[in-house]
Parts: sequence; structure tokens; C-alpha cells
Amino acid sequence: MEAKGGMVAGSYKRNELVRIRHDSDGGPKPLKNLNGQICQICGDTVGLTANGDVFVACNECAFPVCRPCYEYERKDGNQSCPQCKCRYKRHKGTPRVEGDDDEDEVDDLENEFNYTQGTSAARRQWQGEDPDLSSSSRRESQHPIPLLTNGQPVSGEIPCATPDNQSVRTTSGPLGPSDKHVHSLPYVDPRQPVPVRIVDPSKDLNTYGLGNVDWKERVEGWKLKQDKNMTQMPNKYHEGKGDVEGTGSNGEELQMADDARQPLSRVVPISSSHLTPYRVVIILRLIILGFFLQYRTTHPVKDAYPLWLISVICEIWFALSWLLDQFPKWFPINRETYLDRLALRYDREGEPSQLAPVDVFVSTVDPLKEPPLITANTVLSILAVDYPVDKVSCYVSDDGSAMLTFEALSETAEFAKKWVPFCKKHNIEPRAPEFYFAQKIDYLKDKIQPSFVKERRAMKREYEEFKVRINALVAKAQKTPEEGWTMQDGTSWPGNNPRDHPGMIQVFLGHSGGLDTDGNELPRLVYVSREKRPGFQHHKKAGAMNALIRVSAVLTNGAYLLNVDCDHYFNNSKALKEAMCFMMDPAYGRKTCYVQFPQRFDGIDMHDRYANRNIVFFDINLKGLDGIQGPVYVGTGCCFNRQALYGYDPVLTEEDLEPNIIVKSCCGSRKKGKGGNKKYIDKKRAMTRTESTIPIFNMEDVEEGVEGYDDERSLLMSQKGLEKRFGQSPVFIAATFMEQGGLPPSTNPATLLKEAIHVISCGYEDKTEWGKEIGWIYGSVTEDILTGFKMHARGWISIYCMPPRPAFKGSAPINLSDRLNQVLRWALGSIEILLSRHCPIWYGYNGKLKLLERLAYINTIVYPLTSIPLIAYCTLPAFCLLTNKFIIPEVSDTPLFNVEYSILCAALVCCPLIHVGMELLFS
Ligand SMILES: O=c1ccn([C@@H]2O[C@H](COP(=O)(O)OP(=O)(O)O[C@H]3O[C@H](CO)[C@@H](O)[C@H](O)[C@H]3O)[C@@H](O)[C@H]2O)c(=O)[nH]1
Ligand SMILES: [Mn+2]
Ligand SMILES: [Zn+2]
Ligand SMILES: [Zn+2]
Repeated sequence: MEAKGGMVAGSYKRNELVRIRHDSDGGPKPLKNLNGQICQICGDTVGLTANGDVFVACNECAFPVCRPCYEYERKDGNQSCPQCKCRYKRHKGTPRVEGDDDEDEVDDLENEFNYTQGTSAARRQWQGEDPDLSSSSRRESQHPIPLLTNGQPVSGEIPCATPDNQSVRTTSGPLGPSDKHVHSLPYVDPRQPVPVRIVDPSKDLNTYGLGNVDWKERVEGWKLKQDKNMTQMPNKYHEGKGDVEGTGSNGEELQMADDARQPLSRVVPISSSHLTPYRVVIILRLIILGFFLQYRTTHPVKDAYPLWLISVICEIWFALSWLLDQFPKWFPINRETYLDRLALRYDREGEPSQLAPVDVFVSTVDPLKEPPLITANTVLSILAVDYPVDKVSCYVSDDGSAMLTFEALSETAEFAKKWVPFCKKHNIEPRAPEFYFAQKIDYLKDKIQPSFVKERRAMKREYEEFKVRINALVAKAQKTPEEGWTMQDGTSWPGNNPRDHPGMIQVFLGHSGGLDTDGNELPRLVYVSREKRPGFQHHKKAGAMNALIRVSAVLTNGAYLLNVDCDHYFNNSKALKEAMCFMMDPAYGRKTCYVQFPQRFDGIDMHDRYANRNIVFFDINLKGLDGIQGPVYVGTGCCFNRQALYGYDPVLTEEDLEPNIIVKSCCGSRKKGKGGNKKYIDKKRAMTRTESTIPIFNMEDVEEGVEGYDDERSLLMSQKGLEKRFGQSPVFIAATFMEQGGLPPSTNPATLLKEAIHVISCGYEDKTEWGKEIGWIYGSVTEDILTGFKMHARGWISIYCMPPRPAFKGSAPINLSDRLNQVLRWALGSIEILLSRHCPIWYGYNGKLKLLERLAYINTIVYPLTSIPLIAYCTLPAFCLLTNKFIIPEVSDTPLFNVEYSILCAALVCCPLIHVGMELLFS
């Protein structure tokens, strides 16, 4: 083989290397001068071969690499020399590697590689041989999966191999010896007396709780806390907006670097050299279309009138749907974020971080369709995210109530203790191990440290063992035992019937729930499986998300929340900070309901045969919408303002209020016209933060009759009004007042947990506004479109954020039936919205939804209907042939027509082509 690498580094000059090769080929002559050479990958000495020669990994350039590194590279790495990139040849004494083209022999590299005994077993299993052979015995040495049982009381703590405080208590039976981290719970749902146990490793989580305090005291406490919060963070929300000169009222603010006052993002206009031709083509096409339609409508075909009529109707429909598709793309924009300014403003070195708390939601249903390993990767990427650990919580919703998901999550929590510190120490990307290790590293680029190489390898082994454990769980779960699943203590798994089971919550990790291997805290990880009972609608993902909104409000109450599908991992660990560049921006924050990131996919074949990538949609349509009122919500990779999900209105005028205070006004009793609007704003202006709490203190005077009143405040701030809106949970309602997130001040921790179970009970949403006005909106399988639409109709804007490194990546359906199914589901979801009261054609004419935004929504709702004229139009030629009639007039009489029509047709055909070409130019 020819040495083709031109790059020869440092002292390893080509001629020298050739000499080495020569020598080493030449025979047993030891190369004294090269003894003690340092491996350029791991920093160990390269070492000698059995006959005393220096080990030479690469026969082409002799780049110094020790045997373990060489073998590792051959097995798991690039399989080629880091320097000259030549493929490594099988070395003397090296066993053959699978996939080596020379010979096919059994791979017993693990004997060569210094894998431990356990790892060897692990590797064997991982490669698919006897999946549960040693896993059960190995489990003993690993951590035991905590129990979440539903039967007999557990007398004490479950013996843990790890010194965590994870433990389980019954809720119904006698309690074991008390432990400060363990809280017992009476069961909550009175309708379904099913006890649910909760593990709560985090005592801090429980310092708050509201249940026993009466309403008035609660509100009093909340007010105090709010005031305290406001004084504690003087520079957080009192700044001027964005680029406007800050009006510093205290010394600290004056000292602030100018940079900290700069806006956290900016709009990058798309150059007019790009945009103008694009628009010109649209206009041209529009004109041609006009002529064409005019000709078609004014020249009926007498002898084939029905055919002509059908074809003209189809053509008009196509023209309209094209128009609908074009205009929302008229003002595309790009955005740029400034993470450094964000850090300067909210996350300064040596000070407690002032970044807002964020709750991240992951939704799963069926672990057999959505592999637990993928979900685990998603969770790991969240736990390792680059954000203050005490401000991130991860909630996993399990709609399938599968013990497999639960156990896999437990393993994941354990593995996170090693994985998270590794990610943070070496600042790696992406932080989902499967995808990280799939990347090959280039040892000569980025000055990779030998210590890193070793730790990476050790971590990879750990990950492989983790994979084995997960795969063993999956293998075990393939066949459900007749009597259902049983937990480790012999009690049966409460979720054995996914359609009829109690709510389950388990907290992993978090404050005192086990530190990582470096002794640092980890983000909280919470398993949630909402209650399911026959006869109750569960509303699929939307219902699951709404349950999570409530649980998270009770347990951590992040000011923002981000949701991902279980197969969408954080590909960019700074994604949360990217979102905060908008959410915490004084100018944008108050009116932004969500920040949507594009959906990107792994593992799509080069030709993208099922059009999974949706390039036109994600790189053109959404950018276009961003220039109007904001992108639609696409269901995953989206960071929400919690207050927007509560159905509140944004603060629409900028000078009126202190920044970031969202005025609570009823979305039900909407304003009337322009005249009312002025009054409306005045009212808002009058409602400063402190004033807005006043109605609460007056709530005793609030009578039933007030509801008919046109006084939004009294209605909304009344306890009754709030309960009608949010459901019967005082803890949750109190949390909705915490506009900057965090838990309200309170007392009883047991109540808090009880409340968490209460808010995921299936009857909770009865007679409330959940799914109607607040949270994820029900009524369509594409709940995402509906949810985003409701917010835009209230006047919120959304932001499209495309960091250079894609924030999230997912897996897309890559077989035809799954993909067709998905597309069909989306189409049906659109039709459901079209026929619902939330149809964008009729809904929400209050002046807050911009016209072009509405057109875009109408387009996403009516597009499936295009299939009807499309089928008709495609069958027309067949009809024409059969009946020997034609849908356009005979043209023989005027040759001019002939020419004209041909040109028109050509133009109509060419325009879309030019168009698509230009759209691709954008991306
Ligand atoms: O009862 C259910 C059904 C689904 N899901 C979750 O919802 C997500 C999306 O479901 P999936 O079947 O994967 O639908 P897709 O078509 O792949 O998802 C796209 O389309 C959906 C509907 O528009 C959006 O909700 C998703 O975010 C978007 O990725 C997944 O995480 C599921 O686990 C639930 O939590 N509960
Ligand atoms: Mn999916
Ligand atoms: Zn080495
Ligand atoms: Zn080489």
C-alpha cells in the first residue's frame, strides 16, 4: 500500500519512518534508538514486541502508537493510522478482527484488550450471545432497581448497593423506621383507592408543601416570598429592555459591563440578493398564473363541459394552495444568539447563577417500539446538559406504564453518575453516549490529551456494560409473564394493565439522591406514569404533557419547560442556553411563548427517500414564519414559557410594565375592538406586580355572581375561578403564581408528594380548562399545531432558533409503512383541526393573530384536502382518452393559442423547478 498521507508531524519525518519500516521488516535487529518512544495517542510508552523490537503499528509511516491503542483503533476506532490514514494491517500476533477483509476468523480481541472479566461477559452479551446469562448475577454487583410497588408494606429501606438514599415506602401500610429522605403517602384518588408509593431521595424537594396551610396563609406566604425574590434579584428583571440604555437604579447595575446590556440575540436579515430574485419569481409566477386561470375560465370546452369544469376547479385549488404556501414565506429571517452575553448577564463566574429553572419533558409510550436505549440516551443527554444542575429537572412520562421503562430509567440514573461528569470534564458533544461513541476521533486534531483518550475508552467500556444491562432488560421484557410483571421484592408492578393503573412517580437523582462520581449534584430525574382508568380519555401525548406540566409545577416548577420526544436527544448541550437567549431577554421574554428548534434526524439515507428531512419546511417555511409571528410548534425540541401554557396573554406593549411580568387576564372574556384595547392596556399598566396580587386577598368577597362580571381580575384571582381553570390543587395553583419559577414557600413535604400524585389522576382535568384553553390542547392527533396556534391567537410570538450545531436530533421512521402511517396521521390531525372549533379559518379574530401567520396555519390545516383535486386531476387524462374529449379547447382555429398555451404550460412547469432550486439555496 502506498503511504498517502501528506501530513507528517514533528519528528516523524517520512524518510526516517521509511527507515524504521525497513529495519523492522529487516529482521530481529532491535531499534534501540526508538525504545521508550511515547505513544502519540495515550502517552504510554510504545513498548516492544515479543522479539524485542519496538512495536510498530503503522507499516507505512510508523507513527508511534502502543499496542493497546492500536488494537483499540482497529477494533472500535478508525481502523487506520491517525497520521497517514492508511488502513491498519493485521499485525503479527494480533488476532483478526471481525470485518477484516483478509481473513474471517473468530474475534477474540477481548482477550487482547485489557477488558475485565465482567466486561468480557458484557461484550459477549452485547454482541448478542446469551443475553441474560450473567446479567442477573451481575445485577447484584450493580445497583438494585428501586421498587415501585403496590402491595405489601416494605418494612425498611431496600438494601442498596449504592449509598444513595433511594428507598421506597408504602403508602398504605405501616411505616418503617423513619428516615429523613423518605416520606410516606396516603393514597390520593378517592375514587380509586390504589396506594402508590413514592420514592423521594431529595429532601430539599420536600421543604415546600402547601396542603395544610389554609388559602389565605398560603397566599400571604407566597407574597412574602415573591417580595423577597424581587429584592434578591435586583438586576434580573429591572433592566431596561435590550439595547436601550439601562436605567440603573443601584450601584451594582451601573457597574455592569456594557456588554451585559446588549440584547441576547439579533435578527440577521437575509441578503436582498437572495431574497429579491426569490420574490420576483413568486410575482412572475403569480402573474402567469393569473393569465392562465383567466384563459381557462373564459374558454370553456363546450363538448366536454364537466371535464373542463373539474379541471378548472382543480387548477384553481392548486393555485390557491400555492398562494397559501407562498405568502407566509415572504419575510424570512435568520437569528443569532449571544451566549457570552447571556453568561455575563445571568451566569457570572463566582456568583450564584441567575439562569431560570427549566423542566425538561420526555414522552414515551411503548418501550418495544421506542427502544429504551434510545430513551436512555435522550435522558442522559438531558442530564448532562450545559446548565446549572440545580436548575434542570428531567421528567419522563411513561404512557405505557411499562416496568421496562422504569427499570431502564433506574439504570440510566445510575449510569448518569459516571457519564455526566465525563461529559462536563471533557466538554464533549453530543452528550448522548450512543451517538458520541459513534463518532470517530481524530487524534491529531484538536490536541487531544492522552488522559482523555484513556478516560474515553474507560467510559466507552462502561457504556457498553450499560448497554448490556439495558438490552438484558429488553430481552427479559419480550415475553410478559401471565401474572404480569413482578418487582424485585416479589410484589406486582402497579402498571401491569396500561389502561387501568394508578399514577406512579419516582424521583431519581437530584440533590441528595446520589451524587455523581465527582461528588457533584445531578439534575433531578423523575419517572411519571399518569393514572389511567377505563372510561377516561387520556388524550395521548397532549394528556401526558399536561400531566407533566402539573407534576413539574408541584415538584420543581421551572419557569420554562422544554419538551422532546423520547427519540430526540440534545445534540447541542447548550440548547437550553440558546433558548434562554430569547426567553430571558428583557425585550423578547415577555411576549415569547416558545422557542422552537428545527427537527434534525440521524440515520436517513443519502437520498432521503421518505422525505423525512423536510428541508423546505424546516429551512424555509419556519424561517419565513419567524419573520411574521413565529414558527408553528412541531411537537418536539421546543422550549415553552410556562405562563403561556397556562393560557395567559403576553404583555403586548413594551413600555407599560416592569419587564417579564405577565399580566394574568382571562383568555375567555376577550376584548372588543380597538376602543376596548386602549382601556385594556391602561388596565394592564395599572396592574403592577404587587397590585396584581390584591384580588387574592379580597377573594372572600368574591361571590359566585362575579363570574358574570366583566372584571377579569376578580374572576381570575378568585379561588373559585382558579380552581375552575386549573383544577382542584391548591399547591398547583400556588405554583402558577411563581412567574420566575421555583416552589412557593410552604411547609408540608408529604402533602407535596400527595399532591403530585393527585395532579396526575385521570379525573383531575374534569370540568377544568386543561386541554381546552390551557396546556397542550386536545382534539387533534397533531396536538402540536393546535397548541401553538392557540398561543399565537392570544398574541404571543414564537422564535425559531437554529444554532449552527443542531440543538436536537431524532430518529425518523425509515421504513415505508411507518412513514406512510405518520404522514397519514398528520393529515388526519390537520383535518381534525379543520373541523374543530379551533379551525384557523374562523377562529380567533381578535386582531392578535397576524394575517400571514393565519394563512400559514390555514395552509397546514387544509393541505390534506389537496389530495382530492390531485386525484381528480390525475385521472382526467384517462377520462379524456376514453371519451376522446379534451379539457382544453381545440386550438387548431387560432395557432396563436397553441403557442400561448405551450408557453404557459412550460412556464408553469419551470417555475416550480426554479422555485425549489432557490429554496434549496437558502438552506
Ligand atoms: O399516547 C401517547 C402517544 C404518544 N406519545 C409520545 O408522543 C411522541 C410522538 O409520538 P410519535 O408516535 O413518535 O409521533 P411522530 O409522528 O413521530 O411525532 C411527530 O408528530 C407528533 C404529532 O404531530 C408530535 O407530537 C411529535 O412531537 C412529532 O415528533 C412520542 O414521544 C410518544 O412517546 C405519548 O406520550 N403518549
Ligand atoms: Mn416519533
Ligand atoms: Zn497508546
Ligand atoms: Zn501511518
